[in-house]
Amino acid sequence: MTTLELSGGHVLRPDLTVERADVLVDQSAGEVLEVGALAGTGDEMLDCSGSLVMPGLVNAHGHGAMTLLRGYADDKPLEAWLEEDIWPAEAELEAGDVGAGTRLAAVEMLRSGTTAFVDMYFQVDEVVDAVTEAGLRARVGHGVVTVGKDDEAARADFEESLAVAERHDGAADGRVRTAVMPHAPHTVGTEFFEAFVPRVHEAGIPLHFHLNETPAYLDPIEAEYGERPTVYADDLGLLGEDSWVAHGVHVDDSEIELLAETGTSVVHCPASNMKLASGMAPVQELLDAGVMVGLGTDGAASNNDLDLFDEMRDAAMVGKLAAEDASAVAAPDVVRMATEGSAAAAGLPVGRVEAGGVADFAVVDFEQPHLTPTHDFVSHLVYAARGSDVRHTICDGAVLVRDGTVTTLDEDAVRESASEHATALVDRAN
Ligand SMILES: N[C@@H](CCSC[C@H]1O[C@@H](n2cnc3c(=O)[nH]cnc32)[C@H](O)[C@@H]1O)C(=O)O
Ligand SMILES: [Zn+2]
Repeated sequence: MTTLELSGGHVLRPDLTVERADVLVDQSAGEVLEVGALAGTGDEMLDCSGSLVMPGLVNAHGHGAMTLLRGYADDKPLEAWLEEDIWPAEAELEAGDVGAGTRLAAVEMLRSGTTAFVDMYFQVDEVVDAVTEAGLRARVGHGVVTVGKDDEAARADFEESLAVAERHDGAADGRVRTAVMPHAPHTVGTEFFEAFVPRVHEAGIPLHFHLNETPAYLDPIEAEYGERPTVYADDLGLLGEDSWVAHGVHVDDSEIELLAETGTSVVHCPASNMKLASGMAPVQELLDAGVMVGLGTDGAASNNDLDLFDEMRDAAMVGKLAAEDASAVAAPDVVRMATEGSAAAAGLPVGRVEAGGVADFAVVDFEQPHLTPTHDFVSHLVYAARGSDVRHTICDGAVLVRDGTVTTLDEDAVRESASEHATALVDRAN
C-alpha cells in the first residue's frame, strides 16, 4: 500500500463544517484512510497549507467535446442555436474530433477542481479513452435523437446507446460508468422509447435525458398526448431512482411532485439556461419538495466554460431571482448540489471527505486577495472563489493536478490539437 498525505490544510467535512486536518489516502484503493492530525505519516506528501481540501466537484450534465464549438455560435435561443449552427456542425464530427474535444474538456475540468463528470455525446469510445488517460471519473453515454431519422437509423441510434453502455461500464478500473441517454422526450419518438426502455431496465442501466429545458419541449407533447412531459416520461418508464434529468426549467407543481415521488434527480445548469434564455429553474421549490438536485455546466458552447465554481455562483444568484427571495438557494445548498447532489444524481460513490470514502478532492488555495478575510469557507466557495483558485486535484487517490499543472495530459498539446480539430470541423461544416 502506498499512501498520500494531504497535509497542513483545512478540510470541508460532510456536514459542511471546516476543520484544520490532514487527509491520509490509500492510493492503490483510492480510499481515504484517515482525516485528522497526521503530521507527516504519508509515503508521499502534498502540501495543502493555506488551502481547503474539499470533495472533488461533480459536473452532472454536459457534452465534453462541445469545447470544439465554444464561441462558434452565441446569442441565440436553444432551438435556433441547435438547428442552425450546432447540429449541422456536429453532423461533420469525426471520432478524432470527439477525442480531441473531450481531452480539452478534461484539462479544463481538472484545472478547476472537477473530478467526475457526466457526458452525453457521440463516439463514446473516444470519450472513454480520454477519461482513462486523464484519470478522471465519469458516467458516459451515447445521446439518442430520432427526429429526422428513418425507422432503421432511429433504431440503430438507440441500439448504439445500449451497446455503448454495456461495452464500457466499469472501464478505467471502474472509474467509468455508463447510462443510456435519450436526448429528450420530444426528440425521440414514442415507439422507440416503448421498444427500448424495457430493455434498458432489464439490463439495469440508468437513464439520463434533457427535461423541460424550454417551452418548445412542452408543446409537442402537450399537443399530442395532452399531458406534461414529466408525466409522459413517467408513463414510458423514464423516471426513477436510476434516472436523472438535465435542466427541469419549466416544471409545474405536479411535475415537481412526480420527480420527488419517483426519486428522479434534477441537474441544474444555470449558465446554459441564462445564456440561451431558456428560463429560471425553480431550484428552491425542487429542494423543498425533496428532489435531489445536482449541478452541471452543459456543453461549453452554451456556457461557455466548464468551471463549476462559476456554476455554483450562478446557481445561487439565479436561484434567488427565481424565488424572488435572497435567502433561497443558500451557499451550503449550492455546495451540496455540486458535490453530493451531483454524485447522487449520477450514481457515483463520491462527494464527501471522510474515512472510508472515495479519494476524490479539489484543493482550493485560500491565500488570495479575493478570498480574504475568511469568515466563512462555504460562502467563499460559492460567492468568491474561481476555478483558477484550485491548486491540486486528486481523483481515485491519484494527483491529477499538482500546483496548477495537469500531470496526466500534456496541456499545450491538448490545446493545440483541439484548436486544429475545431478549425477543420468548422471548415467542413461551412
Ligand atoms: N446521436 C445523437 C447525438 C445526441 S448527443 C447530445 C446532443 O445534445 C445537444 N445539446 C447540447 N446542449 C444542449 C442543450 O442545452 N439542450 C439540448 N441539447 C443540447 C448536443 O449538441 C448534442 O447534439 C444524434 O444523432 O444527433
Ligand atoms: Zn445538455
